[in-house]
Amino acid sequence: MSPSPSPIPTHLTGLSLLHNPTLNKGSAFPPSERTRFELHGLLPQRVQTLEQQVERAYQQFVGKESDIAKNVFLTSLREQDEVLFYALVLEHLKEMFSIIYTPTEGEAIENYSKIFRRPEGCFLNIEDQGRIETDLSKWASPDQVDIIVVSDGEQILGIGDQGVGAILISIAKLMIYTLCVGIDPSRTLPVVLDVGTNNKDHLNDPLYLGLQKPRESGEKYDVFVERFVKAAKKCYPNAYIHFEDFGLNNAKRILDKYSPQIACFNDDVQGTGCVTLAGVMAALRVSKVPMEELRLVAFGAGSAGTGIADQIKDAIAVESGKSKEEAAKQIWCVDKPGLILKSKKDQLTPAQLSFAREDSEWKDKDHSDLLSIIKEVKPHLLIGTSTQPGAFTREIVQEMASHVERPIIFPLSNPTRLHEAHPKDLIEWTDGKALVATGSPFDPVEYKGTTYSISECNNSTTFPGIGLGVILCKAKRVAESMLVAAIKALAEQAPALKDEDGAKGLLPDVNDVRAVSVEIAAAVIRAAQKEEVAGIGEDEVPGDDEELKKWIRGRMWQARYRPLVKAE
Ligand SMILES: NC(=O)C1=CN([C@@H]2O[C@H](COP(=O)(O)OP(=O)(O)OC[C@H]3O[C@@H](n4cnc5c(N)ncnc54)[C@H](O)[C@@H]3O)[C@@H](O)[C@H]2O)C=CC1
Ligand SMILES: CC(=O)C(=O)O
Ligand SMILES: [Mg+2]
Repeated sequence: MSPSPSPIPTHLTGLSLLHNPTLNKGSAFPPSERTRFELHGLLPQRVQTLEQQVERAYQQFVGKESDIAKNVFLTSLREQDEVLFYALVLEHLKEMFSIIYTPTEGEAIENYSKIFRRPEGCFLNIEDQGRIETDLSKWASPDQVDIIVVSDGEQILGIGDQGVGAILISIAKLMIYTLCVGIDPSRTLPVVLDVGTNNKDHLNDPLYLGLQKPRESGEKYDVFVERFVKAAKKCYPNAYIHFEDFGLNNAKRILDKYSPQIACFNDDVQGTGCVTLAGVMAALRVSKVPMEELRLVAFGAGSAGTGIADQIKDAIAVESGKSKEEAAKQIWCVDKPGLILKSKKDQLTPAQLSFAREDSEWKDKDHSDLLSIIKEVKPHLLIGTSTQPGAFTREIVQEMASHVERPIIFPLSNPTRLHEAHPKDLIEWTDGKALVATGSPFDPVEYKGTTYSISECNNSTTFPGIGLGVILCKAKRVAESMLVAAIKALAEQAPALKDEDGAKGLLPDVNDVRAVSVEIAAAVIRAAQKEEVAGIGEDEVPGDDEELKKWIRGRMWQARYRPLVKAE
């Protein structure tokens, strides 16, 4: 049995206690606490258990007619009673994941200013830079924040610039940290950097809640980000900073600037790269293609596409002993104007440039469209991070399948409506040969008597475990070797390892995410120790690997009510 939870001291009583989502227990306040905290008369008579509350909340949830109504219901539940919210979602994780995250959260973000009820999180705006430190410091005392998720809203999922609505992606990612690895929700801080928006709908909407002017860039933007990072480290020296959904011109640039200085992570670049490489490793085992021979076409060479290409390039280099430059030659990146070529270097980001091909290689060959490129390259692996629904047509997929035994195809764009191909089509067009994983959740596909599980290849499978490891060992920065360790730990958990055909899925199911994340966190801590970036001493962490996992599990927040005591 797990030990009894320690009590929480509080000064709050009566209505103020009921209105505090961290401490509120609603109908589950026991009689002794109803007396001690002056709650009689404010609650119906009957005392209920958390399980009964979960059952009632679930009935209310299923009664909502649309997914967005379910999302709004869950948000309001979280704002009333955090323990109940997390207990409910953990009980129905698979069903509710897509409601609190992609795709439904995308709809909530687009409509943020319309569905807004109360503010949540920290809003920093570029016109008020003098206030950053004061506004950030309001949230907690310096040792009480473990993690900050921050977004500037320029490239939210695949739905582009959402301005201030980005606060909801910061909140959603933090919820996933709590659900998947038990980060205490009261020790998290969601932040939006409001630098304006170029989204015309928001610029013209009288109800829009953010800075209603075109997005700032250039020096003023960089100074703002720098001030935010400095203030965050000053206010919360132990906080790990997770960057989310920054635009193509900023995501990698900001990561490269700050990752040598502080413990930070860009989810779209690194998280997506890690989970995709783990899925690819599983697919290669099934298809029996060695990593050193892999040919990849990455369609949509933005933050996620180049982040994935980078991870795969590094893996090819390690497996084959080639230099990274040589390994990059096995990757063809395609963006709006077609194949990325060196002659276009003035229009490329540094991340794209490292994959640009020599024009001479393609002198007499068509490189303007995906089909022609697939014909020429004959890739084993096709990845979509382009936000272009239906871009992987039957012709393209069958062309690919005509050259390789098991085409590996990952349409990763989110939310669901932007997927480059539907998994059912991919399986049918290739007569069951395609090995598929997707960015958003899809139902299994039935084809010729076989059920094909479609794994969700979403950074949510990796960032929580990586974050837990970083936080627990108080890492001073996130070294490349820590990410490699995370990828290996995840790849070890692939269902495909126990299934020659790959039909059971390439990545673990969301229901297994807590157990998988403990493995990832343990691997990250060991790598941080080796790299000498762990901020806690060797003697503070168990040396034995099984004991380490027990130690990690013991530090995960649980969704259960803790006794309340009067603060002195
Ligand atoms: N499954 C996962 O874990 C993740 C999925 N994503 C998804 O990947 C997509 C892209 O996200 P980011 O890389 O952050 O955005 P981004 O804006 O940095 O990249 C998108 C890229 O696609 C290119 N593109 C647009 N139209 C195209 C076309 N017709 N042909 C070829 N390329 C085209 C754009 O020019 C851009 O370079 C989004 O849908 C996002 O939700 C992103 C991060 C994680
Ligand atoms: C999953 C994620 O981070 C994205 O789609 O942007
Ligand atoms: Mg993202």
